[in-house]
Amino acid sequence: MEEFDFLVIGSGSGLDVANVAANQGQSVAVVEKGPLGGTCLNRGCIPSKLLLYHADVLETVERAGAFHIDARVEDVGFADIVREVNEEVEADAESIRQGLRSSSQHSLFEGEGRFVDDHTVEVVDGEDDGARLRAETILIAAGSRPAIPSIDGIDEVDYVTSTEALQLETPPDHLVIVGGGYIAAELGHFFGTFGSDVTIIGRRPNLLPEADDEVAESFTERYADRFTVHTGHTATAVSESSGTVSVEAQPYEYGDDGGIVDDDTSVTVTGDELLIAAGRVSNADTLNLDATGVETDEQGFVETDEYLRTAADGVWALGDIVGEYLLKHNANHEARTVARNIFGSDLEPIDYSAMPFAVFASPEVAGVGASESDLRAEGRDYATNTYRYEETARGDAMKAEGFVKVLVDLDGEILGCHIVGPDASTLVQEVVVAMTAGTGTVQDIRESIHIHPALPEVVQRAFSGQFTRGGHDH
Ligand SMILES: Cc1cc2nc3c(=O)[nH]c(=O)nc-3n(C[C@H](O)[C@H](O)[C@H](O)COP(=O)(O)OP(=O)(O)OC[C@H]3O[C@@H](n4cnc5c(N)ncnc54)[C@H](O)[C@@H]3O)c2cc1C
Repeated sequence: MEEFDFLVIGSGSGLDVANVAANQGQSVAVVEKGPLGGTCLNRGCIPSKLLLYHADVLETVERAGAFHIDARVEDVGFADIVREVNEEVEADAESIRQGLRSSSQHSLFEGEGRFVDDHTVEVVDGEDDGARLRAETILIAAGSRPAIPSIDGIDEVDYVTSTEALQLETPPDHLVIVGGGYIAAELGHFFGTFGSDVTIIGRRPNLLPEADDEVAESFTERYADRFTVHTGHTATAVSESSGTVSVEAQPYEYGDDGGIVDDDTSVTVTGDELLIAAGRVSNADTLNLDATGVETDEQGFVETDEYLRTAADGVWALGDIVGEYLLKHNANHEARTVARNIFGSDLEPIDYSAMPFAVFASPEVAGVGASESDLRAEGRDYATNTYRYEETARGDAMKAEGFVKVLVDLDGEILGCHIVGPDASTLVQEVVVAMTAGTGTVQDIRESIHIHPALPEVVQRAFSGQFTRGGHDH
């Protein structure tokens, strides 16, 4: 048995807390069963956004004609793009591994960590198989993995999840995607830009369930101009014969009383590659939590209090495995809170009030705070205003399409902001800052000087115009 002050299971954002422990002079054990750096680095944000930027470049060339510039794409080195991205990611993971192996403060244990009791973890199935580790403070940061829905025939067909999709060396001729969230939308955009026919099947009325309805609807309409979109459908059966995969999808009514609708609008889609991107499940089931006092909810996510303590004394949790927001910036935010709470003098509750998200597809989407349907469901009084990119000088220069939608309460407090259009992920950031560090009211944005004629003017104008109570149609 080896004794440590601090032990973390999972080397994604959990590593940030491990580094704080090490800086405080604690002995630190890191248990990791996969490549170092977690999902974001190895099979999530980083490779996906590196790949997607190539799609942005290609799209820019293809749009050049709209600016009277005759540009043609002569050749695309798709395999080179994928190889370069994956090599970069592998090198980064290996550099983290070497850093931990050579650190005097950290001890890296490679293999799957499983609890023996609240403060003991054994390592199995890896280089350090058989190690038994004990620590007073343990952090569970073991993340999530792709969910595989129970579709008839799914075990008999070849399919990829986002993990393998990021490594495909040629774009499929016809990619069929089951799932309508941001990972599905981004990967569809990536392969579609490089020439794949894309069909996407999503249960909800629109793609991007995380977005405000109006934004999601606009995104879905524009996505449908490029690809085949079957929203309001659920995949019920898959089969494969001689390299062709076939997906049957039934109409689906989303909501509490929802389910498969028995009418004649079912569809059958065939393609040469099937991507399952239908959400993520917690990795808590790999940890033998039954041996501990740690509790999970009915979906398998680890339960914590507002300080991110689990029900077992001295055991903390963060990131995807907690299931609050399955986003890297959330895991990083939770890591800062956990580090303060473990190593600081006072306990600080986690603050999720201004959690942004972004979808790096075309068009780009981003948002923060409540959506209009959230506010309606809460029965809250609110006012809304929208401003279009095309109505600003920079948006006009860019021949941009899209809008910024703002939701405020009747005293002008910012409740939400939702954007569809170029650079949405950058534009939303000033609203996050206003909600977090400013007064959190429309004045923060309206009265800050915005560079003219730069794109953030579209945000400022959305906050400056005449607000309409309770919403209106566009
Ligand atoms: C395709 C894709 C694109 C994404 N894009 C974005 C994006 O653009 N922006 C964004 O904010 N988020 C994005 N995400 C989400 C983001 O990757 C995750 O929210 C983030 O990585 C979660 O961090 P974490 O530290 O909680 O878990 P992880 O990074 O998943 O780390 C958990 C680690 O624990 C290890 N592990 C699991 N079980 C055990 C065990 N029993 N023993 C030992 N080790 C174990 C895993 O191998 C993993 O390395 C994306 C995800 C995917 C899949």
